[in-house]
Amino acid sequence: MDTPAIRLTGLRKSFGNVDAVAGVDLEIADGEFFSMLGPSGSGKTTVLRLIAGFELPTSGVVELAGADVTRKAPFERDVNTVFQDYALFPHMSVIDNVEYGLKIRKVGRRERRERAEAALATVRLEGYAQRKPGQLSGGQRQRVALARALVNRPKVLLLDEPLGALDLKLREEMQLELKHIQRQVGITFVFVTHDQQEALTMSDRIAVFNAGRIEQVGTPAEVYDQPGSAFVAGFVGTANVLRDDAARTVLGEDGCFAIRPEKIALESSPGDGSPGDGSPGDGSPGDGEQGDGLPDDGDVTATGRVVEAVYAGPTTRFVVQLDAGAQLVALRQNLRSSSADVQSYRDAPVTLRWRREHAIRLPA
Ligand SMILES: Nc1ncnc2c1ncn2[C@@H]1O[C@H](COP(=O)(O)OP(=O)(O)OP(=O)(O)O)[C@@H](O)[C@H]1O
Repeated sequence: MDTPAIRLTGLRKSFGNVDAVAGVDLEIADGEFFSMLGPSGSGKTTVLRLIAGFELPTSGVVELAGADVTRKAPFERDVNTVFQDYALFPHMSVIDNVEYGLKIRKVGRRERRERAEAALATVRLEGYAQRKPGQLSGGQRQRVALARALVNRPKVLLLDEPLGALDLKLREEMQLELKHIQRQVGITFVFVTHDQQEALTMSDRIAVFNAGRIEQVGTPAEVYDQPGSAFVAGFVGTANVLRDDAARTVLGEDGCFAIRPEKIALESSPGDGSPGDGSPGDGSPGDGEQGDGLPDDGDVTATGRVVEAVYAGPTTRFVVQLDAGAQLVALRQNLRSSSADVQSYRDAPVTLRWRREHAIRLPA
């Protein structure tokens, strides 16, 4: 990596006896969309505040573009922060809100206006310059907050759960838009979220936080397909974790393994009263919705009974009690079946099948 936009070395922050950040080493490249993902209280916001300079670390070093800024005040750092609550001035118009930072920095009136208008165009709010924040929707307010940060042309933009206050639909729209804007402006984005789907959708790389430490850093595909720990496997997406006796009986191997529900095909056990007649399109397992094209060689199979079948529109989630003891969750795409088919699976005997390499070995 060239000189990283951000380098954190041995970063620690304690509040009394709480170790909010318990030793973080991290490099974020210039122009990256980098997400910090983790459960509530895992230290993500504190790391962001340490980068911004709102907190001083108990120990460790914060570097921006190769310069040690650990002891520098927030305004001496080339970063801007966008908060979840937007922090807009309610009595000021949209354009005045966006210009505010430039005014403080004594940028001339004309340049101020030009840059603020350009920033509003970037977030697609050209027609809203004279409105007050109270006359905007949540998503529009979020965009004003973004424009207000972008207008300063910072090297790094820190975003603390910026979409947290939006409803799901708007949130998904803004995810795509934020990613688009980041590509367009080429600024390094550091994005804090506890929403794994959001992190997977938007990021070049993700750091998964747990109890003040980073458990894993990687691209979305790396973190999802090769989780480095049971925690990561369980937090990023859903995972079946098999360990000890369960791993031995089901997989015939010692150790700890994760299998993603969507990697498990569900097939009916023939001639035992299982649902569907196996004819194509009846929605029954084995009708090719999942699992066809899988060679039998190298597959692992396990028999059991469906204890729960939950129809969720595009997918159905099955919980299967294996004869060998463990429970596994399998996720099926509803290519042809409907909710009516799903009912017939309750308590039905089934065979689960997955490729051996989809049981990912985790560190013990
Ligand atoms: N100013 C503070 N004083 C005392 N404890 C704090 C302070 N700020 C954070 N903490 C504690 O540090 C830990 C990490 O908090 P932090 O806000 O960084 O977590 P987070 O991962 O961002 O969580 P969330 O997703 O809920 O915002 C928590 O246990 C929190 O209670």
